[in-house]
Amino acid sequence: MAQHDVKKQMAELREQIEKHNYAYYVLDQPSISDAEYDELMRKLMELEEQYPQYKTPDSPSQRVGGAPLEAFKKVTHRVPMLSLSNAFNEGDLRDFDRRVRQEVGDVRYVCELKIDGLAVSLRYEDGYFVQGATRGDGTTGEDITENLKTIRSLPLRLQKQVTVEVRGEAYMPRKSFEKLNEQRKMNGEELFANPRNAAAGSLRQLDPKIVAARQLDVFIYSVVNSEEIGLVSHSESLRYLDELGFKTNPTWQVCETIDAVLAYIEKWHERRTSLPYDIDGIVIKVDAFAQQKQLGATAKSPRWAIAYKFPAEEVVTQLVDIELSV
Ligand SMILES: CC(C)(CNC(=O)c1ccc(Oc2ccccc2)cc1)c1ccc2c(N)nc(N)nc2n1
Repeated sequence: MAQHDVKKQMAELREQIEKHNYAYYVLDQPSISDAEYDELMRKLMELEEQYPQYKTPDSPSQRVGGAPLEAFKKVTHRVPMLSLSNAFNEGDLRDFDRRVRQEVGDVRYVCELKIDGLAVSLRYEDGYFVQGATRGDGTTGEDITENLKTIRSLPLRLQKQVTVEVRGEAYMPRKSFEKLNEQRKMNGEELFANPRNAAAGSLRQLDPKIVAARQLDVFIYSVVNSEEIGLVSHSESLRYLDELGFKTNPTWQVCETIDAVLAYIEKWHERRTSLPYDIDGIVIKVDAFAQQKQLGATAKSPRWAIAYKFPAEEVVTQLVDIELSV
């Protein structure tokens, strides 16, 4: 087959595979059978073997490429990864709302689930995934690019050729956590206490092949250089993330009043056990970037956002679980 046609055929295979990846891992709507998917992957990898000059960094074959690392490189975040201050009850939330309104007047909030995973920062250049890092101390994190590439819902190439830095939460779905602990129990290995620890432990693995087997996932929740891109609000940046092909959490909601925020919290506190992943609270953010700027940030956390933490589960139920499981 002529060289030109091979290059074209490989580009088409990459396109098709990533389209099916998106449908399966981002939209949760499989578009072909596993057998057909595997056949496309086999064909692409065969052609990449024969014509390595046509292999590209965004090829799905590169997701589990890397050899085990000796150690993780350090990464300095150009924009610090801040943490959220906490609210534990309705009074804390009303105090937050009162302070915000005193400073910026009428305000709209965006409420989001607080996924119980670990914060990651992802950099893309001209639409290509170039680097991923942990939060670390907020200024310096660890380069876990190779490990993040194994997360199927993380796009290796965006739908637009933009240079963007995004933040999100890597996590382990509860089903994957239960399966992993069953395997570890069979192998007489120490069990992970919860999905958050399992996700953190998995992303700290130096061998990407082990990470790939852990079935991690990620929700993206903010664009760091949003104003540079011309976005004016947090809700607009969430829609922009969807357009780029990221997996965002679809439960976010604009709330015009703190009572609407409290209703959202009540709703998701009740529904949390029906979610396929753990959440440890709700994040409330001022929507308009102009108002976020007015409120600013302390060295540690933004003054325009707060995390409402769900009360810890009654210990009694957990003890019963442990007694039953031994
Ligand atoms: C709001 C922010 C703290 C991210 N934002 C930032 O990290 C951040 C960082 C510098 C910013 O601006 C600065 C730029 C330069 C210097 C100082 C601040 C603004 C936001 C955050 C943290 C954790 C979250 C979580 N677990 N779940 C959801 N759903 N959202 C979350 N959002």
